[in-house]
Parts: sequence; C-alpha cells; structure tokens
Amino acid sequence: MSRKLTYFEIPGFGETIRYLLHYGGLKFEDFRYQRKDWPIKEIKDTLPYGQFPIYEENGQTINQSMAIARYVASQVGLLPSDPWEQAKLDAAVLNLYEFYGKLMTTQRSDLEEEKKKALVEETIAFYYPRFERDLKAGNGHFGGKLSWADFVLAGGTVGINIFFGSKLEKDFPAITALVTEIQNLKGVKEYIATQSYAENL
Ligand SMILES: N[C@@H](CCC(=O)N[C@@H](CS)C(=O)NCC(=O)O)C(=O)O
Repeated sequence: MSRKLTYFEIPGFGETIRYLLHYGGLKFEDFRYQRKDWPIKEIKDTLPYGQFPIYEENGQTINQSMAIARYVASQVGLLPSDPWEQAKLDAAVLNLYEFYGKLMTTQRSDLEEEKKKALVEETIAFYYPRFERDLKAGNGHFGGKLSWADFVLAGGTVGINIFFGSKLEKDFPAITALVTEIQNLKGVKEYIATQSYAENL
C-alpha cells in the first residue's frame, strides 16, 4: 500500500489529515511544498483542481481536504457505520469548515484592521458557543464518541491559532479539552513533537 499526502509546510487544510494518518499508524509520504516556492505552474496544472491537499493511494488521487479526511477516518476506525451517525458528523465537519472559511475570509477582504478584528470576533462569537454546546451534548465529542469530526476541530485549531497568534478557543472549556485530548492521542502526540509550528500558543 502506498500513500502520499501533498500539501504546504503549514497546518492549514492538511493537518487534520496528518493527525488521522498518524493516529491510525498508517505509513505515508508527507510531501510539503514551501509556500514561497508556489505556484509552480507545471505542477499546479497537473492537479485536479489546481490546489492542495491531494492524497494519493495506490495510484489513485483525490482532492478536497474533508473528503480525504473522511476517507482516512474510515480506514482508522473514526467513521461510524450508521448512516444517520455519519450524517451528523458530516454536518459537524461542514459547520467547522464553514467557520474556518468565514474566519479566513475576514482577512482577505480590503477592510481596515479594526473592521477585520470585529468580524473575527463576531465569527467566533457565533460559532464557538455552538461548537461548545454540541460537544457538551456529546459528552465531549461531536458524535458522542471520538470521531473524525473531533480531529477536524483539533487540526483546524492549530492552524487558525498560529495564523491569529492567540489561543482562540481559550474561553471554551469543551473545545479546549477536546483539542488537548486529540493532541495527546498516541501517534498524534509523537507527530506533533516533530513539528516546529506546533508550539503552544
Ligand atoms: N476546498 C479545498 C481548498 C483547498 C485550498 O484552498 N488549498 C490552498 C491552500 S490552503 C491552495 O492549494 N493554494 C494554492 C493555490 O491555489 O495555488 C480543500 O479543502 O481542500
């Protein structure tokens, strides 16, 4: 079995997938481009939608970080078999993904710094209490037990905290506890120890 994940030398959309692969003890090539070297036109043109991450397994390729994460989760016991349970987790993942997207959109706009800051605060004030509520309802996990949705929260949190330079979830105990739990799982913990971008914020 050959596996290769290609992304940039940042957590971003790749980190959740890396966590899942390490959690499952699945060997893979963790190929990373430096952002300063990008774009490399000859390579970009070969990508299915011109972007990373892409995941290759036994000669087949998929793009879209959440599709990759869901697939890897299915290989490492983090995707339940019941369709309703799966749909609930898909919804949790899409809520998280929407949150990350909105957060980053605040930064790409032409708005003044003050306005950007207010939008970030507004976005956090909308989503975090809802994630907190859902985690409490699931006794600390999105689906009532450890699943790939929890990994999407933890993997994404690393990236946004580094980007914004602060621990955005600090006032939310269930989110904080879940991120800590995932980052201390066997496989994930050892991987994080090798990453220079994973310092505590
Ligand atoms: N919806 C896609 C978004 C992928 C994406 O935005 N990738 C960015 C990096 S985070 C990228 O490849 N940027 C380089 C480029 O567009 O050339 C996913 O979740 O995988």
